[in-house]
Amino acid sequence: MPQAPRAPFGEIVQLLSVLPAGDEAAVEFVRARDARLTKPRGSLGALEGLVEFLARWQGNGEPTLDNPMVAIFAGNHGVTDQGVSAYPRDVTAQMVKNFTVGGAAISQICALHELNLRVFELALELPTGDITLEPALDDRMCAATIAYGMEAIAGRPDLLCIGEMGIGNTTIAAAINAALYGGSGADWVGPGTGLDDAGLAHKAAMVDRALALHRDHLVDPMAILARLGGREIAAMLGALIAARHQNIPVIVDGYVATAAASLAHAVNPDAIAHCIFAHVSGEPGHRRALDAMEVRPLLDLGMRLGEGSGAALAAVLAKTALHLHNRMATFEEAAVSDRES
Ligand SMILES: O=C(O)c1ccc[n+]([C@@H]2O[C@H](COP(=O)([O-])O)[C@@H](O)[C@H]2O)c1
Ligand SMILES: Cc1cc2nc[nH]c2cc1C
Repeated sequence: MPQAPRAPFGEIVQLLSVLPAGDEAAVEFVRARDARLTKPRGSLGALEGLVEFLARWQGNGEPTLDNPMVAIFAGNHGVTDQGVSAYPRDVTAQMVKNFTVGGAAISQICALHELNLRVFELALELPTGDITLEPALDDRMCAATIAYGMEAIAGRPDLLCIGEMGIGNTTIAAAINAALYGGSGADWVGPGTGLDDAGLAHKAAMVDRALALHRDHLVDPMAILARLGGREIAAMLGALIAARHQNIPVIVDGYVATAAASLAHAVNPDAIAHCIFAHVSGEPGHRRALDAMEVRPLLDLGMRLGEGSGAALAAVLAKTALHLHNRMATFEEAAVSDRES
């Protein structure tokens, strides 16, 4: 996609373009220990890859998971005026409260598995513009929201799980995907929180209306984000960029969080190398978006909740993988005979 880093996005595009590489020496260090653990080589499959992933992107042959964080970015969307969700817009703020008092699925996953949960509210009282009628955000607000998302890692997590909450945002993710990858609304919409067939057809028509309205302006990934937007999607993009520059591996949640990664990927495919895609959501467009980036999801559990729930479960697997890597005995320690060649 042609790059046109217009004024407020210049630094952001620069940060997406000049990226630190992964630490292959750290990966070799992990592999050397893995080869000595009391198991046939490779027998922990993707769990071994998770430890290598942590080492590569933390830049540490002895990776840690002492401070893993699930960050939920919450935003509201003007397009909900068009009746594109099964739930009212107020649910965004109500669920934010539920996250913090412990009643949400993500709250309990985090409590059970000792993951830090932080919620970043993005002007919930100020929904973005209705994309069927106007731009979601102006360029300056969009760039400022990306910058705000970069601050999410201020607590220096050693793993960042990215999730979101925002009634209407599966419509926004569908519009972004159509703008990035082509196709019409019907190719990218799904039931979201639970639309019936008639609701789905209407949602596709609303995406098509937005694409037609903004057609001449969807010239690069940052323009696509500003026009079709979502404050939480902008902030997730910022968090993902900052994490790369601060040696923090990222786990991306579902359909909506993946749209933020797709925007980064559209600027520079290498910009998502430090990301694992936790799962393939039940939202049908998610698999297509992952395929478009040629990335494979870790899990396929039929989940379509959002709020970081899939990413948190992937983090649980990463914690397990690292625990095994650190605590299993070597062949020597356990007096188990190693392979003959
Ligand atoms: O990320 C996903 O895979 C996903 C799939 C379906 C729904 N959601 C969540 O549901 C909300 C958006 O759904 P909707 O129907 O209001 O567009 C938002 O809060 C998302 O976190 C999330
Ligand atoms: C209740 C509810 C919880 C959610 N969590 C993430 N998105 C959500 C959407 C709804 C409607």
